[in-house]
Amino acid sequence: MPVEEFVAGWISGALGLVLGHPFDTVKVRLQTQTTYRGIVDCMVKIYRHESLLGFFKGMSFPIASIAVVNSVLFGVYSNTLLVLTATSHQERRAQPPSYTHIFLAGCTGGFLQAYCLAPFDLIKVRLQNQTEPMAQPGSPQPQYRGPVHCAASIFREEGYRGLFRGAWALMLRDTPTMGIYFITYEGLCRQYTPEGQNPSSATVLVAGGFAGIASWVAATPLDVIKSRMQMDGLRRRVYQGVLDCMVSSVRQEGLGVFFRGVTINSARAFPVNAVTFLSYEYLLRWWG
Ligand SMILES: C[N+](C)(C)CCCC[C@H](N)C(=O)O
Repeated sequence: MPVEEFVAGWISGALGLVLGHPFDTVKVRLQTQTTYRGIVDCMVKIYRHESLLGFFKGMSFPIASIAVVNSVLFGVYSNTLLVLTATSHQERRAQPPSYTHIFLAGCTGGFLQAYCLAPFDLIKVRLQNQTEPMAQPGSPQPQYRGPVHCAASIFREEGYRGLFRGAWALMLRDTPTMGIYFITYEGLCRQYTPEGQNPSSATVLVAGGFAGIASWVAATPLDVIKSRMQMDGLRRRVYQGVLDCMVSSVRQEGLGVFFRGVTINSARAFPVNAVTFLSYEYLLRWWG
């Protein structure tokens, strides 16, 4: 099994993640805190009170897990295409796979990476939702002291299955939308590249960026549900399952609830996925 795709997926995911983390911090704060008036207000306040470093809070754990998550996504995607079309990465420019095959390979990659992502994503969301100020003598301690403590507490209180809370919603979110991700990327690359040639860097950047936006717009409704399922059970269980969570969220907040954070998510998705695809393509060409 070609391993280059796994390694390229890992490195490119890490580069994209560092670039996108400031946007992620703004997204999470807007979704969970009511003190900010909007995106710009939030950015200005973080910069004033916490300096540039404030935008990079909580990045270490995602960095550690992206190695597994993104290498599974890109590795499974590419190797599924190899099984479906019997072409390797190098041969695919000359013999482009059909969009059906690209979609199926994307869905397979999305499904399997969601399984690896679930516990890391749960911990990230739980930590991001802690609004207590950083430890000051005498102030109340946050429930979780850090990623390891968070994982250990969930495991102690709810067992192995507790670490997979919200995993179903995550799988439902990522399986079809990773198909959309790769179809958009390939479609745009083909549109702007003469037959048989490699896409230019500008094409890869733009196609990657729009692939990120298209898949995140489609993923946002289930992203909201996923985050709610992950926060459920912290004190007592509110939702019986994914469907129940959807129904009661819409009943209480209207259909608009499905598009919470879509603007900042899209603003984040463009640079993150432009860089992810550019480095992925270049690493593979370089090793090719
Ligand atoms: C499928 N879904 C839309 C959820 C994600 C697609 C892009 C994944 C990328 N690592 C990022 O963080 O943007």
